[in-house]
Amino acid sequence: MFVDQVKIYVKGGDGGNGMVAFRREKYVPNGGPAGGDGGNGANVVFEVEEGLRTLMDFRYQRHFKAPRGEHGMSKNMHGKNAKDMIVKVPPGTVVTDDETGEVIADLVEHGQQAIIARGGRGGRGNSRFATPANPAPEISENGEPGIERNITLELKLLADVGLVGFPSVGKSTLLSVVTAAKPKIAAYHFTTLVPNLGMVETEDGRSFVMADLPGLIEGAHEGTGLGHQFLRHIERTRVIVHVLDMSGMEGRDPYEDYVTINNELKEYNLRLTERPEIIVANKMDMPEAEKNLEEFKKQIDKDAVIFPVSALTQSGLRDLLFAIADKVAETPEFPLDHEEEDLSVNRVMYRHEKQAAEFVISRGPDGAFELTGSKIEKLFKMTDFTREASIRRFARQLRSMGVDEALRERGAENGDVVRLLDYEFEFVE
Ligand SMILES: Nc1nc2c(ncn2[C@@H]2O[C@H](COP(=O)(O)OP(=O)(O)OP(=O)(O)O)[C@@H](O)[C@H]2O)c(=O)[nH]1
Repeated sequence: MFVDQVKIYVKGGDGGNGMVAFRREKYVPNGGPAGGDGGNGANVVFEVEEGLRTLMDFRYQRHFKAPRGEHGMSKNMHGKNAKDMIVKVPPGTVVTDDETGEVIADLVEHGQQAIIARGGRGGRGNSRFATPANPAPEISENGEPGIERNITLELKLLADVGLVGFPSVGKSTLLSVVTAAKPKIAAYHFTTLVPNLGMVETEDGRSFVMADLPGLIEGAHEGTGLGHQFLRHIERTRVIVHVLDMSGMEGRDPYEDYVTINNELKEYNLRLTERPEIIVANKMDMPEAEKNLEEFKKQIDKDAVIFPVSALTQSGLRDLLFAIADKVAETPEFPLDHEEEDLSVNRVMYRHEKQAAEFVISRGPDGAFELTGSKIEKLFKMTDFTREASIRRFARQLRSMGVDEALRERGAENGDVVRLLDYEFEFVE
């Protein structure tokens, strides 16, 4: 199977920070707490867009950071939640977490969505920390950080466009020049893996997959030597591009060639002849080509769409590609014979975010105790270190998680340095 693959980075938006504020009303000297909560950060959401055929767009943008929630405000006004960031992906995109190797989503049908990186919730304002014992708390939380992850997108490529034609008419040459879109960013795992399949990108940014279907003429309909995968390519093909050699070299007649190949297609599978067809009159740079093309036009159906080109000098290709892209866009998919079977495995999977250790203690090169772990780091990021009360709350949280206990067991003593992200504090027994 030919696979288009790209690695990207996604990050959900951080929650907005909660606010510390108090009511200020006339004649009320000590108004109660009035700091609003922060809004939730946006999720990064992938959505299937059936018009997309490849992962080509991800070559240009590989970082997706969703916006953060609005901060809480005074007078108990909550910050607004940020709107989800919607990223369009082609049908058939499988998303894997690089760290765990786990499949996060398998996106198939148009409009289907999956949350790929959750936004953080908004931090609570001080109103929410009021208790009878502490009616005017100076505590608020910062927003929860959004989930960030490095992921791989994979798309199994099936050809939208199939090139047919006699040997030596220039199919491979044509394919190689139109798929010349060499990756502009080296890290993009561009997969023109096999010489007879490639992605084509038109100047106006549309893309489709084009395959040379060489085996067709050599008794393909008898099923000799063609793998199942290859047959799928043919059947999926939405547009047939019929390449003809207009040079008339080797005594061949373009019209005869055309009829022969069409008969082959019919014999292989009648459904193939239902596909829209574009005729490419190739090798127009050759001396006899113009004359042969005129002859050919007299013989063929008047409605036939013919594009005179030269794969060699690369003339006429731009218009040809636009025409193919239009046809691909306007032609519905042809269901595969074994579609049902394939669909049964194609469902979206939502997995729980992994439950990592709450905290881990290690020793730095200078002997300091270092705390790491997703839960403890999240608590840290949600603490407003400009306020004593918030810092004390953080210390209480660490104690209740058992961090103090664990540090003591690891031999921490009064005055030892404990480090957490970019923050250092002294251990106090
Ligand atoms: N003059 C001229 N020669 C061309 C053109 N396109 C292809 N050729 C030549 O025609 C020959 C056959 O081209 P290929 O691209 O290998 O043809 P093919 O249809 O892929 O042939 P198979 O691989 O046998 O199926 C090569 O020598 C090409 O250089 C063209 O536009 N003009």
